[in-house]
Order: sequence, then C-alpha cells, then structure tokens
Amino acid sequence: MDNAKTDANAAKRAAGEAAAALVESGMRLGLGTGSTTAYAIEALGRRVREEGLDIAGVPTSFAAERLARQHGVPLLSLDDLGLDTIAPEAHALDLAMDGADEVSPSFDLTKGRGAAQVREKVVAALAARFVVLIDPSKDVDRLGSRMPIPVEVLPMAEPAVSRSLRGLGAEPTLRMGQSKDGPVVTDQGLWVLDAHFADGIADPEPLATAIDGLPGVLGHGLFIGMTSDVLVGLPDGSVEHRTREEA
Ligand SMILES: O=C(CO)[C@H](O)[C@H](O)COP(=O)(O)O
Repeated sequence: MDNAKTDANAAKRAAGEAAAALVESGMRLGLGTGSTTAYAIEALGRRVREEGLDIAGVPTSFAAERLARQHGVPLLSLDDLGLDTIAPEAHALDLAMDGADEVSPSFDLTKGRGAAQVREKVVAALAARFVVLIDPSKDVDRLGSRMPIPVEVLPMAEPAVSRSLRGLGAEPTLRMGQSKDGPVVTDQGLWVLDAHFADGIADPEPLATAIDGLPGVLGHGLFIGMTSDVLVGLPDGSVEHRTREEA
C-alpha cells in the first residue's frame, strides 16, 4: 500500500476509534456508512464483546447493517424506536456517527460517495448528537469543491431533474456502477445524479432547499446545520475534536 493510503487509513482508524470511545452503555446509536465509520463499528463490536457495552444501533445502509452484524453490534430499526411515543422535538437516538466527503468551516457537509445519503440523513436527524468522522483530506473551504453533490432520483425523473440541476448551476452526471453495467442502484432502488459545481457552492442552504423541492428527488447529500461534533483523525493516531460551539 502506498504511504498516502496508509496515512489515510491510520487517520480514519483514529477517528473511528475516538467515536466509539464517546459511546456509553444504554445508548441508542446511528451507525453510518463508509470506510471511516467501519472502524467505529469494529471498535464498538470489540467493546460489546470485551466490556459488555449495552448498545444498539440503527444502520444507515445495507453495508452498515452487514458490518454491524459481522462485528456483533446489536441492531435496531426505526420501528423498534417507538417513535409514536417520543415527542417530535425529542431525540430518539443519543448519538449518530458517520463519515463525510466534505466538511465546511461552519460544519456543513457533503455526503453520499457511498450513495447512502438519504438514510444517513434520516438517522442523523433523529440523534441528539451527530458526530462526523473524517481524515484531514475532507476539510474544505467551500462545499462542492472536492466532491459533487449526490442527488437520489426516481429513474423516470432523471432527465427532468438533470435539467433542473443545470438550471441551478450544476453539471449533473448519472453515477454508473463499477462492478455492474448501467447506473448505480441505491438501497431504495433509485439512481444517483452527481451534481458538479465548477467553483464549489457559495451558499449551500438555499441550494439544499431548492434540490429538495424538485419533483422526483428523494434526497441529496448536502447536510446543513446537522453536525454537532467533528472528529478529525490524523495519521499519527491523534484526533482533533471540534464541537459546534467552536465553528
Ligand atoms: O456519505 C457516505 C456514504 O454515503 C460516507 O460516509 C462518506 O462517503 C465518507 O466515506 P469514507 O469514510 O469511506 O471516506
């Protein structure tokens, strides 16, 4: 493995393990998707086995669900949370942890390289604390400068949504499978348009609202105002913990 990859993996592991260390017995968690959160799920499984940590987590994708099962992390579905007995303004989960593709100075995010952004947003929105785990390559001044914004669409609506995204200043491309011919199909059976912004996004909040309003869009990867903590893992194994108050 080349040095850059080894460094990135060490940084991701540090962030993942720091996230697992924030967890206390009795907590209900959101379990994110991606290579950084995978280290957190692995560490949580170890704590369940070795310390008898009593937790359960809602997975944000088939991938997260499989990983949690593999590492012995007990799982919950939204049905198990008893949401009908919890006030709408109260939090059903104590802490959700997840990776990100971009983090802005004001803690807004781009997510969805793994095409799990919609379930990830549903789960993060239920949590009292949303902890984002990154390596330093994810820090950006402007969202959209490092990664396109994933937009999950109904297949029949793709041409209409593409046209609307062009109207919002993006160049959309349909995400194609790597080990499959044709488009990537999400856990919901839908497609993903990657909306590229040549100069990044000057003002993400109105853009997020505009994309949410397009007919045929299930959701997108801009996460505005949701993050409470960012854990930045570094290649030497240390972790910088940023909290929203500092942002
Ligand atoms: O949003 C995501 C999946 O939909 C991931 O959390 C994001 O892509 C970060 O992944 P990684 O930790 O592998 O860099």
